[in-house]
Amino acid sequence: MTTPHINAPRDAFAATCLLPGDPLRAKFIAETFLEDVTCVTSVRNMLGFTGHYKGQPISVMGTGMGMPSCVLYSTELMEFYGVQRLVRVGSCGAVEPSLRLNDIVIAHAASTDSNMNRKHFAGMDYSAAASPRLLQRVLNYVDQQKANVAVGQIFSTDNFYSAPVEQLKLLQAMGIIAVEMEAAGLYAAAAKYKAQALTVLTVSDSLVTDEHLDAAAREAGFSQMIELTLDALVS
Ligand SMILES: O=P(O)(O)O[C@H]1O[C@H](CO)[C@@H](O)[C@H]1O
Ligand SMILES: O=c1cc[nH]c(=O)[nH]1
Repeated sequence: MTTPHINAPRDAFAATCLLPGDPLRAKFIAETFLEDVTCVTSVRNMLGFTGHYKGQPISVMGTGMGMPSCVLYSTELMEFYGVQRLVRVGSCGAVEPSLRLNDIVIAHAASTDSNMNRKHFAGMDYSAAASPRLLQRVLNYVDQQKANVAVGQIFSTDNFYSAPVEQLKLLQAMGIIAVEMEAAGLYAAAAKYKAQALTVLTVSDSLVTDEHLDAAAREAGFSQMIELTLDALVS
């Protein structure tokens, strides 16, 4: 069986799947961290892989950028491939002034300027939150390792280029620590399928200081976040 966007056999994915936005980050993760890896899908070059990490089956698949793309792939993974734990491993822009490039952020909840979740919730505002058990598992591991991780609310935007100074001040005033483009949609989609979802991010840009990592670093420079996430998932 295949779907319109995934050309993998039905049993091709593990129950746990990492979801980077960048399909080349998915390839990097598969080649760097997984053993016995197979590329299971490549429709539109949205690469997906399944292998093992420390003996446990794990998949990793790109989602593309933005909620429509991320929700499309995560829906097919849950509905047709039985994926039950979806962990976005993405990049983000720092809103919280104390965050530095390459810092790790875990999103316990995601506000959004997107209308997507309202469409699935009769026009009401859905509270897009990480799965408590998955969040707890990863935070327990983070605490155990004494890893330097910021946990907070993020903002999932439809518009990468929509950060005027007034909006930055508003986000800061509301306690939001970082901006990205998928988590709010992923959290709502996972809730619909009774799956678990979490978002772990690495700061690639600072909206405060105007510092930026380059594309190569965003593709293959997030090893600390990936390793921490994988270790937490198999712990
Ligand atoms: O690096 P990824 O995981 O794609 O995440 C972030 O980067 C993209 C924008 O450059 C958006 O998808 C945003 O959420
Ligand atoms: O959505 C994003 C992702 C990375 N950096 C940003 O500034 N925004």
